Amino acid sequence: MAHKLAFIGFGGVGRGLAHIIQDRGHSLKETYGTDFQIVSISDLYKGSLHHPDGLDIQAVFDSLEQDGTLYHYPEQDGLIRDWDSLTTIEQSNADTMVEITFTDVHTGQPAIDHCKKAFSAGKNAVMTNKGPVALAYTELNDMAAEYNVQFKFEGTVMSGTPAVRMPLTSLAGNEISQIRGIFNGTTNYILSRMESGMTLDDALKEAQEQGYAEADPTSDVEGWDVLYKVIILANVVMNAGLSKDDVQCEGITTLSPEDIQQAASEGKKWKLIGKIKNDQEKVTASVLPEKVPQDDPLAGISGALNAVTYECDLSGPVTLMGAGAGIPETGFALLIDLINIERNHV
Ligand SMILES: NC(=O)C1=CN([C@@H]2O[C@H](COP(=O)(O)OP(=O)(O)OC[C@H]3O[C@@H](n4cnc5c(N)ncnc54)[C@H](OP(=O)(O)O)[C@@H]3O)[C@@H](O)[C@H]2O)C=CC1
Ligand SMILES: N[C@@H](CC=O)C(=O)O
Repeated sequence: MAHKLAFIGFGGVGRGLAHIIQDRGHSLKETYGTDFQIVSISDLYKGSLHHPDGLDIQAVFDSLEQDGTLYHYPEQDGLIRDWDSLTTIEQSNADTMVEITFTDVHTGQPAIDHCKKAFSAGKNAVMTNKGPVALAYTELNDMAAEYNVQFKFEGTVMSGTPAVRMPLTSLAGNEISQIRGIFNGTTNYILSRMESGMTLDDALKEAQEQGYAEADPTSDVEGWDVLYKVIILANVVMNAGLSKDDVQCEGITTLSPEDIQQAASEGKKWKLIGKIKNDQEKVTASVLPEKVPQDDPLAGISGALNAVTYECDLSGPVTLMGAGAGIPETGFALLIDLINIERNHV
């Protein structure tokens, strides 16, 4: 039976997942027995579509090609247009809501309400939107359990690189005393480009063109995106119960081209580092630019790559490196959550 999906938001990441389902649907079915079908798309500007038997993904892309909206999708029996997000979540026959609207760094809304609506309607929720997980993890996790549905969010930290699932599964049984890493593709890309003499603004434009940046890139450059990711890791992996105000946060806007060149002349690199420490008594966290020496493993992480080291008592330190942002990479993060729902895995 098809696993039906409702997309809430249809920007870069949503289109990335739609392309994967279109291109790989057949092989996913053959290899894993999973048959993902998009029945609903609801987007603020582009409009909304719902068909209980599934939307034609190519016709969706053809419509977007015409003028960036879904209004040119062909009429057919049973097609419903213009449901808003909450109506879509409630009325759609989807099994799973895919929450891929903007991350709101102040309230996490309306995505938190989208999750609550999905759970109370008996639907799973998968997302790359960091707001609900950073600001309402415990409440939403409890609610998902109460309604016997799944709540998955691998792509909220390091896009398609398994920074959340790996410590929960492959590193289970260790005591993790520290998590330290580079968690934002946009700022790491900017810092790398500034090392070659580019200005912050020009480098940010390039990062936006690649689809790495947040809709409001202030979140990236002021460190708020990393703040959210640090809270997610602290609360999901270390069960720390941290909130925004518990974390010292500074971005990269205070770094001048001279600072970058000065660090280079000392054989060092500026990196925006997220750090979580568990000293048994309490968990503390910070997001700060650090001038790291060449022999720090994080010094070699360039462009939109990210990396994280988990300090584990039994296995020793384990470092994971991979994409921190990007459209196919983040689309993949949603896919692996969906595959794990089908397999009934974490
Ligand atoms: N891009 C990346 O590399 C990564 C992104 N993320 C996260 O994934 C999410 C999606 O990212 P991305 O696709 O790049 O972002 P985009 O800005 O490209 O897309 C977001 C989409 O959500 C739509 N939207 C916003 N609010 C609503 C709403 N209330 N109801 C319906 N639709 C809404 C927007 O509508 P419109 O613009 O049409 O008005 C837009 O199409 C974000 O939360 C981001 O933080 C996480 C990891 C990596
Ligand atoms: N804007 C973010 C996207 C992924 O979370 C980044 O650049 O890392």
